[in-house]
Amino acid sequence: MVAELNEGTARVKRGLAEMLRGGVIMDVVNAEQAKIAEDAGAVAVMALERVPADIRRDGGVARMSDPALIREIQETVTIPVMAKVRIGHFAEAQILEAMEVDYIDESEVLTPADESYHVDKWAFQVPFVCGATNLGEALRRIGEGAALIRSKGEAGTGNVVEAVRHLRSITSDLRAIAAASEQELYGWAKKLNAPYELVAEIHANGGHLPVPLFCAGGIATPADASLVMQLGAEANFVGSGIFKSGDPARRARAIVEATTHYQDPQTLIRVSENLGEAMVGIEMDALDQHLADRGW
Ligand SMILES: O=C(CO)[C@H](O)[C@H](O)COP(=O)(O)O
Repeated sequence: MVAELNEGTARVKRGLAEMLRGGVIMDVVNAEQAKIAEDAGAVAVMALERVPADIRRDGGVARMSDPALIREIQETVTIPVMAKVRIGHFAEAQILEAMEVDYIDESEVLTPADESYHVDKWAFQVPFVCGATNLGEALRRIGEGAALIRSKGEAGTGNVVEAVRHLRSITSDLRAIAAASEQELYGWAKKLNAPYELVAEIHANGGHLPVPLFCAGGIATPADASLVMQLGAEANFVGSGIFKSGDPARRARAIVEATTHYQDPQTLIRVSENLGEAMVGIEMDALDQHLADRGW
């Protein structure tokens, strides 16, 4: 009975994620930015107090946003509103569910609250998105009830290299599982430290993750958006790359168009022209802290 209920709820939650396919979800820190995102064609906004670049710069403990800020953003836009909780912080998630946010992001961008357990996402009606650096991590989150996976990348750097690494890792293992024999699936489950049933489901459905796979962390240009879509992402999360650039409204529109028409170089040329200053990025070697290492 519980399994049937979980299966029914999972279908509804994953359906919501599927509606965001092909789009851009933008981090916004106030109502004005939320409006810029909506006007630019974002499919959803992520309400948070500081974009990842500022969280990284300022340090300190990063927590769930002030409910008043989230409510103001909910009242400003008609597109879905997501908000973040700390890894394992189910009390923050209960607050966001009661506020009727459309999606909860259990995010490594915030300071983790629990070093052993992620949130039991089956306990919630609201769908969750979680980050992953590899397929094992993605399947562990799906096993806990996540309805959407985003590759983590390295948020707040304006550097797409980690997003590319994580996406390539996930998609190459998906392809290998599709090609594996049924016997080898047990070995894959062991290697990935992931539920066998999910590995078998990937094999049975030709190498697709059981939930949509989006990309996050470090996307700063229209070409970055196209690159990760061509590598298998089905939608993009973008924060710092837009609101730490010289002309956020224009760059937001360009990244939306680039995500939609990611295979059309003519569109990519047009939207990349005269975009103003891009966010100043950070090399991975210069980082004190890798946010993607949070979670397991
Ligand atoms: O969903 C997210 C993480 O929880 C962020 O939206 C995403 O990582 C943004 O990263 P960046 O600021 O580098 O664009």
